[in-house]
Amino acid sequence: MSGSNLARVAFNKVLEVPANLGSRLIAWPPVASRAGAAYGRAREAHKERVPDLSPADAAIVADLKRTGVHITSLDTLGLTGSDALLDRGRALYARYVSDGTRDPTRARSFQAGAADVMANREIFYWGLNDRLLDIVENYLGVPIGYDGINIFFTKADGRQVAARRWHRDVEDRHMVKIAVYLNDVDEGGGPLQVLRRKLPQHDRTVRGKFPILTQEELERRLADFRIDRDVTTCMGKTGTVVFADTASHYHRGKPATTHDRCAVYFNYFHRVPLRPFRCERSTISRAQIRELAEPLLHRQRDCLLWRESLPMVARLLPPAPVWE
Ligand SMILES: O=C(O)CCC(=O)C(=O)O
Ligand SMILES: [Fe+2]
Repeated sequence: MSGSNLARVAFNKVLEVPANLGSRLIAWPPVASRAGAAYGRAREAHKERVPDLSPADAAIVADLKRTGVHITSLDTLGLTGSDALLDRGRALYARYVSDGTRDPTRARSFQAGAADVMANREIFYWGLNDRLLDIVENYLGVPIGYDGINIFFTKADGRQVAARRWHRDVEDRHMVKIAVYLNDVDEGGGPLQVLRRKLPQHDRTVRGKFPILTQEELERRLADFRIDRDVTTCMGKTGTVVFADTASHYHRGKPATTHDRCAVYFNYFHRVPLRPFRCERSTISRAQIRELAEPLLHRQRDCLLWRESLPMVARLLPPAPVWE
């Protein structure tokens, strides 16, 4: 590891201290039970308000409940703005590929920075499509928040690091992430993989965190592990769309070995998420979020400005840094 990398890691570790504290606090039984009761009340109060779905969209929710994942495509969904999403996304991807030959930081996996997200806001806005919000709200059963996007560029270097290890997302109890592939993704192209089974004691956090596991460690914990039965490997052509509950299911981006991958992840959770200090992962600032919210209708604004629904005390801790 180079000196500047070491310094960055050390700096991020310091910035992560408040979020680590928050995670431990939320795991403390008196706090956990109060948060759990408030969540139960929110679900109860929202029961009669969840939007109706078409049979096709209801099938997505049913799959999410059954296996934690549903695979479809932009064509099948037929949402407005999908052409713009693909055009903008593919153009970014092409630029990253050509940058990679000159700029060493672009020669490995990374995610798009705030400038690229803001310059391609059509991608960001796609995630606020009413039908997507309906699907997510139905599945989560509570008012929802939209935490924006991550545009991941994954290098085919076979490395089992970051989100390419098995993990659970920790923003909330349940989440929906919608992944859209911007290139064809096969077995060696870094597909999203979602574990159908629960790990023994999967609900148990260690110092407020769920263990992060390599493939080997996962297999050691699941003695009779069988990849075909236990894991959904989400492969597909450009424009494949994956809905997954990445908070209640272990998952990873399988390390890419044969092809680089570019994918956009759209992120949703309860408007009052369990760990707000683990949210805001989309690289853009709060000021930029307000700018994006400006022209929106009520529902979309409320989803995007979810932090305004947080109780005061939950707004105090600064969010953990975005590592990659
Ligand atoms: O890159 C991937 O496919 C995994 C991403 C992931 O785990 C996440 O965004 O939570
Ligand atoms: Fe994840």
